[in-house]
Amino acid sequence: QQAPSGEQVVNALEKQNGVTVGERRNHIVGVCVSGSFVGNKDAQAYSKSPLFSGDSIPTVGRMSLAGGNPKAPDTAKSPRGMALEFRLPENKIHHFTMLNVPVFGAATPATFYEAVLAATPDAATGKPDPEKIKAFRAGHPDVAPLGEYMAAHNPPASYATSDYFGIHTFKFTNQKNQITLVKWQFVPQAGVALLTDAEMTSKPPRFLDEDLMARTATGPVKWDMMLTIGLAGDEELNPTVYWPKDRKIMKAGVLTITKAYAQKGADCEKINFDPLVMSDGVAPTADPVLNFRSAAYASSFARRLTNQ
Ligand code: HEM
Repeated sequence: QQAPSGEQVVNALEKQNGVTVGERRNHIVGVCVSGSFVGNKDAQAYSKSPLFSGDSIPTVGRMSLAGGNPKAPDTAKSPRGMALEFRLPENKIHHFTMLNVPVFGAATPATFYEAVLAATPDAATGKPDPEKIKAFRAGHPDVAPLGEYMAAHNPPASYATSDYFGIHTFKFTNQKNQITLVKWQFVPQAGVALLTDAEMTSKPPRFLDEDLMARTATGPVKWDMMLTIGLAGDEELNPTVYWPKDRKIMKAGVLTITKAYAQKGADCEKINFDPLVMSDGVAPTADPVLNFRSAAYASSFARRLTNQ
């Protein structure tokens, strides 16, 4: 399988979903949020990043529906996104761009690309060809772990009642230059609540943004950042693989969202939440999906900024 370019993947997303001028080619539906993050100093044992200084870090973010279809309903059985930009001292920034699923649906950019091609509506019928989708799945066993997770979990009842996962493995470096493999997850203090099967059909097509605006109007919405400490040899290249369940988990901080507001013209709209934007003390692994994301996001960002 030859790796596609970022431009090719964004072209394919445009073919699948059409183009909405000035908007994201993936995760098109979303809402801005702002608040702060306070890291747990105990995490400094693993990372020298200013994220874990213990000081309050101003944070701008965006909650979203996966996919490039502007009409996809808030009940769609697709992942939800949480993108965060931490505004660190000395004008440094750090991004976490996460989904509400623990594994990704592709071990390589090629699988993602072929998934988009297979799901693209056929010119004759206006619908994706089920045979193509079947053939794609049969040829790409790496889509199965996410498929199984999605089949077992309805979408969240609220952005505030969902957990969000970093999915990829990252490398933390501490002051002594010791490197540790980690994964992280944001766990809602409100508890996880998913839509019931009945709500999946009874809910209006848009409720997630208003729900978060209403919740934050009455008080802050919080998540605990939980850090999983890996061991040498734990999977670091393939984001479709779960780590063993017995790894040490520690609380690495608290995210507090105090405001949710429409994205049009607001601060989160013009941010490219490139997941490779990181502070010293956190680094990417060689996971090909993680590294590919930068090129795809840059292509989508360039198009929407230039009113394409
Ligand atoms: C080959 C894999 C992937 C491709 C090609 C891809 C592509 C994209 C693109 C083109 C955007 C829109 C960027 C923009 O216009 O600013 C986007 C947004 C997003 N992606 Fe990915 N993505 C991939 C994997 C992932 C993974 C593994 C995660 C989570 C761990 C993720 C989470 C998100 C989120 C949360 C957003 C919305 C960011 C925002 O609100 O601006 N994506 N993706």
